Amino acid sequence: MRPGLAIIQVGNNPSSLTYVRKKIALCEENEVHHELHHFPESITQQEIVHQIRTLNQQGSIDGILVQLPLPPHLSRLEISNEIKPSKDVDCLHMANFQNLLQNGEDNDIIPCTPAAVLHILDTQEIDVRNQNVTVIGRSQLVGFPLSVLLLRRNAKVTICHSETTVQEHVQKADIVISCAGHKELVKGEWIKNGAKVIDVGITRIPGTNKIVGDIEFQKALSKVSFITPVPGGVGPLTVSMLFKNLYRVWCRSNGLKLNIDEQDEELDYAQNYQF
Ligand SMILES: Nc1nc(=O)c2c([nH]1)NC[C@@H]1CN(c3ccc(C(=O)N[C@@H](CCC(=O)O)C(=O)O)cc3)C=[N+]21
Repeated sequence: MRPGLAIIQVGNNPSSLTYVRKKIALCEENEVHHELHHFPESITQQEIVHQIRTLNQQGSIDGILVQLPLPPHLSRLEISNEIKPSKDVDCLHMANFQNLLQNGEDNDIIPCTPAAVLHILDTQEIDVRNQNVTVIGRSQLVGFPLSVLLLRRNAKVTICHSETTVQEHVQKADIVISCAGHKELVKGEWIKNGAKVIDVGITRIPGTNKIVGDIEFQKALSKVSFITPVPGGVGPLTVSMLFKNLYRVWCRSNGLKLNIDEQDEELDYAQNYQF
């Protein structure tokens, strides 16, 4: 049976509309069974929970993804914990998140964006061991788990957030990973010569369909030895990682042994990024 992905989307956040469209396009390209459950902003907590419980029971669905952010009247925590852990392709469920903290990269599922960043570090042969790595942002889906994974790779991790001054921590960083979603928060002149920079942030410019990252890209170019662009950097790779996770949970639910080579081939399909 084909892998099946269910996406739950609430409201019409313009970014979510774009991301969901991309995920569905990739499902179609790769012949992945998919269902989009798109609800109006007014949906109640109970209705979402009911939908998740139905999907938890549904044999044709291997992975369930709740597109974030959710409107403020819904409890993300409670909703996340309704997802059957074996179908949780984003590592949102408390039990999966706890396992991630315990097992690091040996965990079954690594959330998609941190997995994309680790993939970039690996393919670019960037060794974080004993390096000053400054992570900007501490979200549950990105900054926080990523920082833990880097720590387990023996990086010296500094986590910046809304209550931190960023400049001094960027200045000392060998590697900067910015996941804030604040347009050009990191000034090119702050970056150490030869540093490596991964830009995870995405900000939409109102009234256009343009997006920009957290880093002053043009100014950073003369300083860095490596930088990922926005668009065309971490974003598309995040979607590839979703499919990697879906493939994993599908193998597990069908009692198949995971074939990593095959998995990497699957991933090649989806890789439309270029640095
Ligand atoms: N439960 C959940 N899981 C997620 O994985 C998740 C989420 N919620 N909420 C939002 C973030 C963000 N995210 C992206 C997906 C694709 C691009 C992507 O394809 N970006 C393109 C262009 C996109 C555009 O044109 O807007 C690029 O950067 O080049 C970016 C970001 C997944 N997220």
